[in-house]
Amino acid sequence: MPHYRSRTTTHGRNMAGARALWRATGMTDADFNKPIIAVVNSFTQFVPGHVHLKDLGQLIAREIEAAGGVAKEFNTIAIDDGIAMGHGGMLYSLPSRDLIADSVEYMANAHCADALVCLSNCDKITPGMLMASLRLNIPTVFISGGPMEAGKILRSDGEHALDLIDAMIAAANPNESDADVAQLERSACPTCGSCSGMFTANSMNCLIEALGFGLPGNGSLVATHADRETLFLEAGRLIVELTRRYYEQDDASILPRSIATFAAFENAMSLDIAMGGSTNTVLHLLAAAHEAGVNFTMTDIDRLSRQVPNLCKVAPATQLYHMEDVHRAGGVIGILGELARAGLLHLDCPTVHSATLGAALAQWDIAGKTATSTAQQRYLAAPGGVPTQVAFSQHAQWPTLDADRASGCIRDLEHAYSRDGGLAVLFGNLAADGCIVKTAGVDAANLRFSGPARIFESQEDAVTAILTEQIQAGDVVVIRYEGPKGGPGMQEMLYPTSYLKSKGLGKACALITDGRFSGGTSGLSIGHVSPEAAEGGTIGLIEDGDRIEIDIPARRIEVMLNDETLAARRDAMLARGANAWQPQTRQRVVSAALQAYAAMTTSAAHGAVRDLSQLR
Ligand SMILES: CC[C@H](C)C(=O)C(=O)O
Ligand SMILES: [Mg+2]
Repeated sequence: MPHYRSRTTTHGRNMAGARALWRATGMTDADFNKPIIAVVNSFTQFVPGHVHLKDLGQLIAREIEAAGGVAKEFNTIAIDDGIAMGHGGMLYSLPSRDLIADSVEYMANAHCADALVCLSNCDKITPGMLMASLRLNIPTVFISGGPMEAGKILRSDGEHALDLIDAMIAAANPNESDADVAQLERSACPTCGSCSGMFTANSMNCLIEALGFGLPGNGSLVATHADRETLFLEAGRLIVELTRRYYEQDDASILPRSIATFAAFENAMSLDIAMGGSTNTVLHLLAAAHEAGVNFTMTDIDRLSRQVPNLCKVAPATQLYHMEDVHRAGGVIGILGELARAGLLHLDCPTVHSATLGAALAQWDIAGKTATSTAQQRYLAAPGGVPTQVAFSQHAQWPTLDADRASGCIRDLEHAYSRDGGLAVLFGNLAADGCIVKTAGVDAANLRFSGPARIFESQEDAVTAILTEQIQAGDVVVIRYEGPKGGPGMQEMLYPTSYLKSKGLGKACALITDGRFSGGTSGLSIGHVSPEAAEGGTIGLIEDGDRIEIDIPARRIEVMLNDETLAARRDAMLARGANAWQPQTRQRVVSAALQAYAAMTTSAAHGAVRDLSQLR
């Protein structure tokens, strides 16, 4: 029978000092025999996905206490990628994931917490907390802050939904007036919550449901809806139940590593491919699997990408649907239900809320035959259409659910948007360890593409070239030395991909990088090239004018140079000595904090996880 970790500091004469300090936090004699559950909040006023969380940690805490636990809340940092990008701030985004994971480990182990409730939302916070929960392997439940409502704008042909990406693209389009851009800016992000498309934050919060750590609706029920409060209260009660099952009934089946098995990672990746999720999920699932000790790799992702169809299109892959529409169609469970009916899901995986995923589908899949009335009710939660930063502040309901699997938001296998999933892994001499493209956002005419390389050794140089019209239709823009180590920090390239669209080149050019893309990117944008240039990858040897060939159906990406030429270029690079595998002209100040990150990180094909062997 496992001992409560918290007993280390709450029991024994030698811990009188610790108990004195616990008492000063408000604990009483009775509390010292209860589980101590960490409420890991990520409130901040810097991020709309977190601005409404300030008091929600205490909402969960009161529910934990009512269920017989002791709740102790602490906060992690939270970076807003959309504010951090387009300047040096984006260097900090991916490194913040590992900082969040470490900070949860530090707090949970320093104070011997027995369990976690992770209150996350935006891009790096959910993966950082997921990594920590798998590293610590103590009972954990996730609850996210919830998606933002889609923006709405009235045009001559009626009302249109919009989001952050629309404002970014319009701003760089010289044909858009300042007034039009200002109107989009004021309409694109109407409420608290994570940006309303299938961007990274929503992708990860959906994957949390598929992995089995979040309650039904976690990824799709908008932040403003009153029904979301139910999820928070349920999370508070559930974590006490799980904690007792483990420490008092020796039930290890509810531990994170018992839930996040190889099969669960396959389920999560299948969901991501089916819904055209952000490519960042690949990076974060690889990192989470690493923490869990699960051998889940790019090869597994490649295999799944060839099996799983695209069953749900959401912005930016379409402007017809945002997260609120996915919810109306049954949310993550709705997509998982179609994967299950297609025989593409492991139904025996345990979850924190149901004995198996199959049992959860039986109860919550609105397209199934046994969905409960609670499920039907939960997925009717709709956007309120009123700008607000207040959680649970509206009660709007859709008139009906969208259970139309033939032409609605979520499709069944027979009516899939495409038989090929929304993601592909490419290999070739340009990416020996692989690279990623979100095919859900690639125009059918561009599935095969070739053209001359245009080399840039920083995101900002590429942006300048695009905006000053130095890039022509047919070019392959290559941005290198922007990987985890080379950037450092593996910047998201949303600005260059958006500006290609602004210049009318979104379907006429390709963009390849050892950096990554935000979930807002679509088009022929290929990222995560591994090994990255800073680790000696071939992307570091390409020169302007080299012909690049991309063949998504064949899963190939090649620079059309023979082995002798590549070998000669590699020799010339090595002859640079200490200057080898470094950008030659870039002027970038990299802080000591980021240099420390660069010294330990690895390429995207490994999830950009820390590898201390590099320091020995
Ligand atoms: C819209 C872009 C979003 C802010 C992001 O950074 C992501 O999805 O990764
Ligand atoms: Mg992002």
